[in-house]
Amino acid sequence: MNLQAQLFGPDLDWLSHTLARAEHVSSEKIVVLDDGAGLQLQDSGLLYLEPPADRPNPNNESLIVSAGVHGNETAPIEVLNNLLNELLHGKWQLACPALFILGNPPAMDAGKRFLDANLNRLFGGAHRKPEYRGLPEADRARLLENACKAFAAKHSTNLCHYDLHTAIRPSLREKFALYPFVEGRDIPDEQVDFLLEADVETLLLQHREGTTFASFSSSELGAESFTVELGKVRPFGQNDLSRFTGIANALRRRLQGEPPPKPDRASGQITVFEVVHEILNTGDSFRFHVPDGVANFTMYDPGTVIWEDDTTCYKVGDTPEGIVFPNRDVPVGQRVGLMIRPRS
Ligand SMILES: O=C(O)CCC(=O)N[C@@H](CCC(=O)O)C(=O)O
Ligand SMILES: [Zn+2]
Repeated sequence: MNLQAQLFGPDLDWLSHTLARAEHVSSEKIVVLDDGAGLQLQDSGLLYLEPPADRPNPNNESLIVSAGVHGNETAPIEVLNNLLNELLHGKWQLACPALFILGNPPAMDAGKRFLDANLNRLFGGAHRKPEYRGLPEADRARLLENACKAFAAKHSTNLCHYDLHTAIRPSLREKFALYPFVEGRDIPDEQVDFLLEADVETLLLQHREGTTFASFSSSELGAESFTVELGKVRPFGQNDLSRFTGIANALRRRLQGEPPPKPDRASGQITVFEVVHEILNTGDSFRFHVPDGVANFTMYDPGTVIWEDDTTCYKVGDTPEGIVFPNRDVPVGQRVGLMIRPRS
């Protein structure tokens, strides 16, 4: 039986297996590739990869790569699945330990952002809140946290986490990364070089800790973590994967332990924004004045009213501010958008 069949069953690859068996599966079985690398399907959409013990890890690092935390953001899922297929077919060899994650298999199967609760708001222990008790997404957040903790306990040196997404709205800056807020932490130049290598030319610095997957791995595991937005949400089969070769090539290079290429753009060439305000749905009287369909990074002049309710009116401050992730269709208490400005 070939390796793919040993891991996923006849005629299935990781993605088709995850879609077909979106419910819990787990296995202690480690499938060993011809070159000695080991793969363990720890749960549906959760794959642990370990190089042979005697192979050098030249970049001395461990990688968590996740996609499908939002089930309808399909292009990064296809990118990750294709990287795995290449590995299984011997196209390259693994040099560093890695955890590959397809975040929300039932939502992927349904073609939806989420089923009961937004998985990317349930990390950092938020899944324990009473309102989420018993929801599959809360269980999934706990399971993914535990898997990442176990991975980090075993492979703590230079742990990095790239959580790959695509955006609902068009974007004036197609690819951008969000850097979770951790007190006193600044982004290392080599991470900026990696983002540029992946064709990600815009960086957005969060202003406070959140409950996203990247925020969890950054705060609790000490990882260098990013949410990476790579384009626009499209259903399976409708992605132009030629627009995602930057991230695919950059990740493959890291997984193989190859040295970083000589950067053709210096770290200083990334455009950096900072979050100045997080817009939350405050309830019945909340009114959001950004029209549906406005592109990410659309800028507003000082004084423009962005949202208001019966007690608050948020206006753009003294310098222009932009909107990222405008989405009025979220539950009370959740994020309707981020107001951003160029880093001062
Ligand atoms: O396009 C949108 O409105 C959402 C795209 C998306 O899923 N973005 C992430 C960003 C996470 C972060 O703030 O780091 C999300 O909303 O979960
Ligand atoms: Zn997303």
